[in-house]
Amino acid sequence: MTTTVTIRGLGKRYGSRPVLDQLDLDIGPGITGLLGPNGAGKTTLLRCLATALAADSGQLNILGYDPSQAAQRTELRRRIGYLPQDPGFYPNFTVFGLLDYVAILKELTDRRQRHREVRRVLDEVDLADRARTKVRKLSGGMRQRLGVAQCLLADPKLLILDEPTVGIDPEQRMRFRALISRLGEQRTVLLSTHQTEDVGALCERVVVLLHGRVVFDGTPAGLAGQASGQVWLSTDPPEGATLYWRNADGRYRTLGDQPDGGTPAEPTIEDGYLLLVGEHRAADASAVTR
Ligand SMILES: Nc1ncnc2c1ncn2[C@@H]1O[C@H](COP(=O)(O)OP(=O)(O)OP(=O)(O)O)[C@@H](O)[C@H]1O
Repeated sequence: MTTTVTIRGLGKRYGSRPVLDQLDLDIGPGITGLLGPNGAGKTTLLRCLATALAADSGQLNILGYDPSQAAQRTELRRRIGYLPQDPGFYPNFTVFGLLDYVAILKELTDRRQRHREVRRVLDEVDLADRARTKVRKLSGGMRQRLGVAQCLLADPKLLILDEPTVGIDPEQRMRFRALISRLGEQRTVLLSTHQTEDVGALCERVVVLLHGRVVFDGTPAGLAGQASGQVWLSTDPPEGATLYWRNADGRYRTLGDQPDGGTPAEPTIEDGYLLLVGEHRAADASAVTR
């Protein structure tokens, strides 16, 4: 695999609490999904990669640059696109004005070239007809596409997207998926999300983070496979099970041991993820009580 990002022994603490714990990971071209429960360290990892946060320990190599070196960090910032979880765009800017402003920050100094670049990214995310609209008047989905547009200025080869599909409706999500999958054909895209459907639809690889460590690294089908032989449907509620819920059809879906009257069901990515995280949490709890 060609490697865009190499992470070795990455550590980050807030106070005495480790948030990234000796993390090792290589990321190559295409779309990699990053899953993990709240507080797993996803945003912290993405911020370290986007050079918005310095790690406490370990080494990073991103597009051939070492972000711990000031001069290389500056070069790197010209070459990555980052969509933070909450970009906080200025609401009174127009779409064009905001992108022009970000392009200035990205040191596109020639006005004519810069405007051409702004128009190019607007076309790319299908927002050209909103160029004069104020940011505050955009829908959630349009705002997310604006977020991607600012990432694309100066054509970076690495895109870091932190929960880009939060709060958008199904139609916009489809549109957004089409955009991301197109972008992933030519670049390395690292995408943090809580949406296992997005992972299934977009990612050729998925990494699951828990307590700042990688607990799964493989294909979405491989993550679903973690639940193979452990997903059951039954008409009665399962006795003694901890991971189960009632489906819209009234049947119970149970993860784990076969309940009375349970028939096997095809595992989904969400099943695999829930079981994996549940097993790691149970192992951590028994290690603490031992
Ligand atoms: N600046 C900070 N100061 C102190 N603690 C922080 C800071 N930023 C994050 N944390 C803590 O570090 C842990 C990891 O946070 P992080 O935002 O990286 O997780 P996450 O996996 O992105 O979670 P979510 O899915 O909720 O966005 C959390 O417990 C969070 O409260």
